[in-house]
Amino acid sequence: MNSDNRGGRNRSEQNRAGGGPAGQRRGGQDRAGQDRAGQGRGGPQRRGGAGQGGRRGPGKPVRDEARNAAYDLMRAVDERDAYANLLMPTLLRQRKIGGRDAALATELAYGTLRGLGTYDEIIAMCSDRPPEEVDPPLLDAIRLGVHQLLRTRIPAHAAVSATIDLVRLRVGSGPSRYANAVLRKVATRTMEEWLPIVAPPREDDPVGNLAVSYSHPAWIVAALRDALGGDVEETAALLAADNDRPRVALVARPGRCSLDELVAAGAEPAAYSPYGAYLREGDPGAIQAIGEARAAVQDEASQLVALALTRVPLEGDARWLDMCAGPGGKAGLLDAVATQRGARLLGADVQYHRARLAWQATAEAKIVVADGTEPAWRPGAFDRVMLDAPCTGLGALRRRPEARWRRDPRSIPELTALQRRLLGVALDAVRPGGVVAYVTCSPHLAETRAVVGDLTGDGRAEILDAREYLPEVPGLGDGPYAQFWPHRHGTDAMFLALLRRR
Ligand SMILES: C[S@@+](CC[C@H](N)C(=O)[O-])C[C@H]1O[C@@H](n2cnc3c(N)ncnc32)[C@H](O)[C@@H]1O
Repeated sequence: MNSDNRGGRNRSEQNRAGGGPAGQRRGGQDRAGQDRAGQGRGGPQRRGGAGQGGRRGPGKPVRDEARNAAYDLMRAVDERDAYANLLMPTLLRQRKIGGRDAALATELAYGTLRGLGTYDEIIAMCSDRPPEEVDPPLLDAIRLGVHQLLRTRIPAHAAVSATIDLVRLRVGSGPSRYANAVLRKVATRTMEEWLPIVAPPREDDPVGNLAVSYSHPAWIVAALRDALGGDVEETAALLAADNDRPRVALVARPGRCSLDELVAAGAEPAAYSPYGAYLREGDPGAIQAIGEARAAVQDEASQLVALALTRVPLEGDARWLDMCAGPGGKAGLLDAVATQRGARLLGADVQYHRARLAWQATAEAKIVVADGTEPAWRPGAFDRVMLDAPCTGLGALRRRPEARWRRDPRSIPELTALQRRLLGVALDAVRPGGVVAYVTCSPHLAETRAVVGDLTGDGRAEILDAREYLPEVPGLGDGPYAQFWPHRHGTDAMFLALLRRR
């Protein structure tokens, strides 16, 4: 791809397998036990009023646009693997839903998708059949109701009656009786009262407890806990951070946009990245510098791992490679820094449309569609190589509300094999004395330390202390790697290893 048209390039494209909610283990509670009758242990029944509000008369159900949109989004996620954060804006625009209704629809859909692991455990306690035996359209409507009851300030009677109307309109009046019965039982307790009932005690089963309490698949909880050195309380803080919507992080590409320009557009300077800023509100696409690809939306850790690669001192520094460049977040920043230094970036991605996005994100770089495992370049041709490897993405779960239920632990052997092959090629691509950054947006030990350990065991490369190149960032771990965390840094959980070729 050449650099014609680059400035004004069109930038508009910007199974619950593996222990998903239906498959998660509950903590030794008897589903058929006393809770079904609404007599379980727990505190006062502060939500008792919902029972009254939940009984709908025979009148016509009311169509609520926000709840219908939230419901349709959940069905699209379930039925056709839609990405919630991509589909929601389209859905709202098509239906001309704006303002508070749009905010409500988004909160209900995203909150329910995130929380449904916990909600299914509660539904199981309040139903005569397990969630996996409930018709998925009905189950999604009930989950939306549970979210409103237990995680929003919507009055219980309104949450129940709106859900029953939704079920009557979208599923049928027969199922609405079942939904009503379940929701009335759910409404008898607050979330704080439900959790000790549905989650196993943390002392007996820390992973099971955290999985239910923070609505994550158990295998992900175990992997994150291992990456945090077994610290259960810190794992809880991480899972809580995963349940928060991330702030919108921006990067001002150096030499093309100043931080002041982003601040003038309403952003606040970031804590660590010298080029980073956070947008508290508003549409980042409306910022002129972003429309012109001089700035971009980019996680702060993603900026910092790219900057760390540029900070390692080198003698002779002209040729840089980004082996997995699409959609171009890191390539956009590397290209800007390379241009300032008189170096030249080559970006590659195996997928055409992602290579095209990298091309749109850069101004001077050459971008090619190429499979990194079959290199289109000579060995030893580069001074700096970025390998931002394909991975499970366990460090970016907060970005997509449904992502945690889509990840599959069975993908790990295949991914780690690819990561090893790509890292081998990266080490071949860099000249002796040159440096490789191995990056994943996953902290999973099999994708991070294990891969680097295997590829450096033969002494081919020296592992640098990556933290030394990020002196402004505390809490990156014991080294020699740098590990970012959402709960510590407010960023994705990015992993960085810096390797100098011997
Ligand atoms: C984690 S993403 C890279 C993100 C990118 N560096 C950024 O900052 O925007 C991984 C990329 O690797 C690409 N990829 C996967 N297998 C590849 C291969 N064998 N060769 C080159 N690229 C590959 C994917 O298409 C994907 O775009």
